[in-house]
Amino acid sequence: MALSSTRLLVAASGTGGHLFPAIATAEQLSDYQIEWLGVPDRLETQLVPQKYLLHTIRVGGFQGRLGLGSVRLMTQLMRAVFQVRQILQQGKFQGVFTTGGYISAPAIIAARSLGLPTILHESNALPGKVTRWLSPWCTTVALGFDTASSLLPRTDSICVGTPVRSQFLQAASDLQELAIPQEAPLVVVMGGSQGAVAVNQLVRQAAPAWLDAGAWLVHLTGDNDPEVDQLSHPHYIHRPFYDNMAALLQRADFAISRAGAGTLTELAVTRTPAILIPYPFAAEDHQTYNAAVFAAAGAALVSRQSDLTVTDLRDRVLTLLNDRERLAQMAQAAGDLAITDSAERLAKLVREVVQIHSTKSN
Ligand SMILES: CC(=O)N[C@H]1[C@@H](OP(=O)(O)OP(=O)(O)OC[C@H]2O[C@@H](n3ccc(=O)[nH]c3=O)[C@H](O)[C@@H]2O)O[C@H](CO)[C@@H](O)[C@@H]1O
Repeated sequence: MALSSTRLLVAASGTGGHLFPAIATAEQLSDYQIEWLGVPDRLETQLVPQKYLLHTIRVGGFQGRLGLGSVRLMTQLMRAVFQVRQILQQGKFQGVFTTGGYISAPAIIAARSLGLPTILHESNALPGKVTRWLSPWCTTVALGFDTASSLLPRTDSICVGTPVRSQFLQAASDLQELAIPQEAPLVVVMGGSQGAVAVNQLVRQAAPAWLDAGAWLVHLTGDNDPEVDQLSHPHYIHRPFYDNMAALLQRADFAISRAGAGTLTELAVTRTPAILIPYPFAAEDHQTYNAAVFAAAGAALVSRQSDLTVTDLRDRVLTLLNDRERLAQMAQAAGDLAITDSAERLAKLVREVVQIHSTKSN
């Protein structure tokens, strides 16, 4: 495809949940000249530089209380806005696309101050603080979950779903490297892009009963778990992180997972039923709101971490492993939540907004 002269700054940083949807959207804009805005020490420094020029700035988040810390953050934010303005002006960018989180605050403010259009994508059912505060300053707000629109009353928003990596939209590649027998039931345990130590501990205690019943377990532990080697069984595979998630989730009979928006979108696209354990310390408990959408649709069972005992988890999984009909219904319900062309829809929105703005300003 011929390269257009349109220059877009993508502001996405931190976790897989913010980066993967932004990368999937950027891939749909392959004719655009895209550069990236992130912070120096997060996942974007591993994922982005192979494809896009990465600009980094320092920016943090408000935890709600006013005090010396927030004065420091305000100063940092003002410095960050100044830096982003410079990047936008020097790079002659025509618009900003952001997936929320801390990095989006200076990006939205700087773009607005220069009269540039901003497209914000919010993947969570409970929009984050930056989205709630700054969405009226964006040209368009795109949502992963329709339910979020009622929480953004001053904003024109449109639900487009959340983009998934292109691997999820291709025919499943095989999982031969994991050597799981074809007929064996497979449970995948995942804790978001960083892993979930508390879930890992519960799972390691409950898992022997599932493994002895013939199930296989792929456990994505994250790289902060000091006890990863405590469980060993011929059917038990653990990895700190796994790349081929599309094939793994397509093969899985069900997943035990946190309830980040990225993971939930992938579970829907791969029609994977789940037991969801929302991360209890997520900002404003937003994972509970995400999980509630899946529970209401019949696609997942939800347990609060504080209420979930090893025995509950063990029995819940054993029951599901023996109830193929229930799993099939849940898989269908998960699939009904999927918006598979989300990246295309979002990229189209970006094009429309940038185009309208360029026409107006010419
Ligand atoms: C702890 C926290 O606050 N997490 C938030 C963070 O996402 P966070 O990155 O923690 O979680 P998400 O579920 O959104 O995304 C995880 C991503 O990592 C991928 N993955 C995971 C493990 C692995 O081994 N390999 C792999 O590729 C998953 O397939 C998924 O694409 O931002 C999301 C979007 O705002 C929020 O909904 C989450 O609540």
